[in-house]
Amino acid sequence: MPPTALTLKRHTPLLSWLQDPGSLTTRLQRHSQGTFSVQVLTQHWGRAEPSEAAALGIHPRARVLIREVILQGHGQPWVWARSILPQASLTGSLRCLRKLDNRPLGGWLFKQPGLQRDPLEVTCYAVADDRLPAALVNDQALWGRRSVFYVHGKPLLVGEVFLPAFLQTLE
Ligand SMILES: C=C(O[C@@H]1C=C(C(=O)O)C=C[C@H]1O)C(=O)O
Repeated sequence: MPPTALTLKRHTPLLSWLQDPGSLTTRLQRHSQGTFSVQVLTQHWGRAEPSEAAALGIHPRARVLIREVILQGHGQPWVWARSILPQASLTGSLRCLRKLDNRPLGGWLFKQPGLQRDPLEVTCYAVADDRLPAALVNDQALWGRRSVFYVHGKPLLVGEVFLPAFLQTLE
Protein backbone atom coordinates (compact mmCIF):
# COMPACT_ATOMS: atom_id res chain seq x y z
CA MET A 1 0.00 0.00 0.00
CA PRO A 2 1.59 3.34 -1.00
CA PRO A 3 2.38 5.41 2.12
CA THR A 4 0.10 8.23 1.04
CA ALA A 5 -2.85 5.85 0.96
CA LEU A 6 -2.09 4.39 4.40
CA THR A 7 -5.02 4.73 6.76
CA LEU A 8 -5.20 3.71 10.37
CA LYS A 9 -7.57 0.83 10.87
CA ARG A 10 -10.21 1.66 13.46
CA HIS A 11 -9.48 0.41 16.98
CA THR A 12 -5.84 -0.31 16.11
CA PRO A 13 -3.86 -0.40 19.41
CA LEU A 14 -1.57 2.30 17.97
CA LEU A 15 -4.38 4.86 18.07
CA SER A 16 -4.34 4.77 21.86
CA TRP A 17 -0.63 5.69 21.80
CA LEU A 18 -1.01 8.36 19.12
CA GLN A 19 -3.76 10.12 21.03
CA ASP A 20 -2.48 9.74 24.61
CA PRO A 21 -2.06 13.23 26.15
CA GLY A 22 0.01 11.91 29.05
CA SER A 23 3.76 11.34 29.29
CA LEU A 24 4.97 8.98 26.58
CA THR A 25 8.09 8.37 28.67
CA THR A 26 6.05 7.06 31.59
CA ARG A 27 3.94 4.84 29.35
CA LEU A 28 6.99 3.45 27.54
CA GLN A 29 8.75 2.78 30.84
CA ARG A 30 5.78 0.62 31.84
CA HIS A 31 5.48 -1.00 28.41
CA SER A 32 9.23 -1.81 28.42
CA GLN A 33 9.06 -3.37 31.90
CA GLY A 34 11.68 -0.94 33.12
CA THR A 35 14.13 -1.37 30.22
CA PHE A 36 13.38 2.10 28.80
CA SER A 37 16.33 4.24 27.72
CA VAL A 38 17.04 7.35 25.66
CA GLN A 39 19.70 7.34 22.92
CA VAL A 40 20.57 10.90 21.87
CA LEU A 41 21.18 11.09 18.12
CA THR A 42 21.89 14.80 18.05
CA GLN A 43 21.37 17.93 20.11
CA HIS A 44 22.53 21.09 18.33
CA TRP A 45 21.64 24.73 17.77
CA GLY A 46 20.04 25.56 14.45
CA ARG A 47 16.85 26.71 12.77
CA ALA A 48 13.44 25.02 12.88
CA GLU A 49 11.71 23.73 9.75
CA PRO A 50 9.11 26.25 8.51
CA SER A 51 6.18 24.15 9.78
CA GLU A 52 7.88 23.75 13.16
CA ALA A 53 8.47 27.49 13.48
CA ALA A 54 4.83 28.10 12.57
CA ALA A 55 3.61 25.59 15.17
CA LEU A 56 5.80 27.29 17.79
CA GLY A 57 4.77 30.79 16.71
CA ILE A 58 8.41 31.86 16.29
CA HIS A 59 10.34 33.57 13.48
CA PRO A 60 11.61 30.99 10.95
CA ARG A 61 15.18 32.20 11.59
CA ALA A 62 14.89 32.12 15.38
CA ARG A 63 17.67 30.12 17.07
CA VAL A 64 16.45 26.79 18.43
CA LEU A 65 17.94 23.75 20.11
CA ILE A 66 17.20 20.69 17.97
CA ARG A 67 17.09 17.42 19.89
CA GLU A 68 16.63 14.09 18.14
CA VAL A 69 16.56 10.89 20.15
CA ILE A 70 15.58 7.26 19.93
CA LEU A 71 13.44 6.04 22.81
CA GLN A 72 14.28 2.40 23.36
CA GLY A 73 12.60 -0.54 25.04
CA HIS A 74 14.46 -3.82 25.63
CA GLY A 75 17.30 -2.21 23.67
CA GLN A 76 15.09 -1.88 20.57
CA PRO A 77 14.38 1.42 18.74
CA TRP A 78 10.74 2.14 19.57
CA VAL A 79 10.25 5.88 18.99
CA TRP A 80 12.19 8.49 17.01
CA ALA A 81 11.57 11.87 18.63
CA ARG A 82 12.48 15.34 17.35
CA SER A 83 12.05 18.26 19.74
CA ILE A 84 12.48 21.93 18.88
CA LEU A 85 13.37 24.07 21.90
CA PRO A 86 13.49 27.80 21.06
CA GLN A 87 16.50 29.58 22.60
CA ALA A 88 14.03 32.21 23.84
CA SER A 89 12.20 29.46 25.80
CA LEU A 90 15.33 28.05 27.44
CA THR A 91 15.54 30.67 30.18
CA GLY A 92 14.85 30.56 33.91
CA SER A 93 13.75 27.13 35.09
CA LEU A 94 13.94 25.83 31.47
CA ARG A 95 17.70 26.47 31.18
CA CYS A 96 18.32 22.89 32.39
CA LEU A 97 16.88 21.58 29.10
CA ARG A 98 20.09 22.72 27.39
CA LYS A 99 21.88 19.82 29.09
CA LEU A 100 19.34 16.98 29.20
CA ASP A 101 21.74 14.43 27.69
CA ASN A 102 20.07 11.01 27.89
CA ARG A 103 17.52 11.98 30.51
CA PRO A 104 14.00 11.89 28.99
CA LEU A 105 12.51 15.31 28.25
CA GLY A 106 9.12 14.08 29.43
CA GLY A 107 10.56 13.14 32.81
CA TRP A 108 11.14 16.86 33.42
CA LEU A 109 8.18 18.27 31.48
CA PHE A 110 5.42 16.40 33.29
CA LYS A 111 6.74 17.51 36.67
CA GLN A 112 6.28 21.20 35.78
CA PRO A 113 3.38 22.88 37.57
CA GLY A 114 0.91 24.46 35.16
CA LEU A 115 2.27 22.55 32.15
CA GLN A 116 0.04 23.18 29.14
CA ARG A 117 -0.16 21.25 25.89
CA ASP A 118 -1.77 22.07 22.56
CA PRO A 119 -3.89 19.35 20.90
CA LEU A 120 -1.87 16.49 19.41
CA GLU A 121 -1.41 16.50 15.63
CA VAL A 122 -1.33 12.94 14.29
CA THR A 123 0.43 12.43 10.97
CA CYS A 124 1.77 9.76 8.66
CA TYR A 125 5.50 9.99 7.95
CA ALA A 126 6.01 8.72 4.46
CA VAL A 127 9.26 6.95 3.75
CA ALA A 128 10.39 10.03 1.87
CA ASP A 129 10.71 12.09 5.05
CA ASP A 130 14.51 12.25 5.04
CA ARG A 131 14.74 13.46 8.64
CA LEU A 132 13.90 9.96 9.82
CA PRO A 133 17.03 7.75 9.79
CA ALA A 134 16.27 5.40 6.88
CA ALA A 135 17.63 2.40 8.75
CA LEU A 136 14.81 2.77 11.27
CA VAL A 137 12.03 2.92 8.73
CA ASN A 138 12.22 -0.48 7.03
CA ASP A 139 10.79 1.09 3.87
CA GLN A 140 7.28 1.54 5.30
CA ALA A 141 5.10 4.47 6.21
CA LEU A 142 4.97 5.26 9.92
CA TRP A 143 2.57 7.10 12.17
CA GLY A 144 3.60 9.84 14.52
CA ARG A 145 2.34 12.82 16.44
CA ARG A 146 3.51 16.21 17.52
CA SER A 147 2.35 18.94 19.88
CA VAL A 148 3.51 22.16 21.49
CA PHE A 149 4.04 22.22 25.24
CA TYR A 150 4.07 25.43 27.27
CA VAL A 151 6.00 25.82 30.53
CA HIS A 152 5.33 29.24 32.10
CA GLY A 153 4.01 30.18 28.63
CA LYS A 154 7.29 29.25 26.88
CA PRO A 155 6.71 26.97 23.86
CA LEU A 156 8.50 23.66 23.17
CA LEU A 157 7.64 21.46 20.18
CA VAL A 158 7.83 17.67 20.54
CA GLY A 159 7.35 15.22 17.68
CA GLU A 160 7.39 11.44 17.96
CA VAL A 161 7.30 8.67 15.36
CA PHE A 162 6.49 5.10 16.34
CA LEU A 163 8.98 2.71 14.74
CA PRO A 164 8.50 -0.84 13.36
CA ALA A 165 10.09 -2.52 16.40
CA PHE A 166 7.51 -0.81 18.62
CA LEU A 167 4.59 -1.73 16.36
CA GLN A 168 5.62 -5.37 16.71
CA THR A 169 5.10 -5.13 20.49
CA LEU A 170 1.45 -4.23 19.86
CA GLU A 171 0.69 -7.30 17.74
C1 LIG B 1 7.41 14.72 25.92
C2 LIG B 1 7.89 13.58 26.35
O1 LIG B 1 9.27 13.33 26.29
C3 LIG B 1 9.73 12.23 25.56
C4 LIG B 1 11.20 12.29 25.60
C5 LIG B 1 11.91 12.94 24.61
C6 LIG B 1 13.38 13.26 24.76
O2 LIG B 1 14.00 12.83 25.78
O3 LIG B 1 13.92 13.95 23.88
C7 LIG B 1 11.28 13.30 23.43
C8 LIG B 1 9.96 12.99 23.21
C9 LIG B 1 9.11 12.34 24.19
O4 LIG B 1 8.61 11.12 23.75
C10 LIG B 1 7.04 12.53 26.96
O5 LIG B 1 7.58 11.67 27.67
O6 LIG B 1 5.81 12.58 26.74
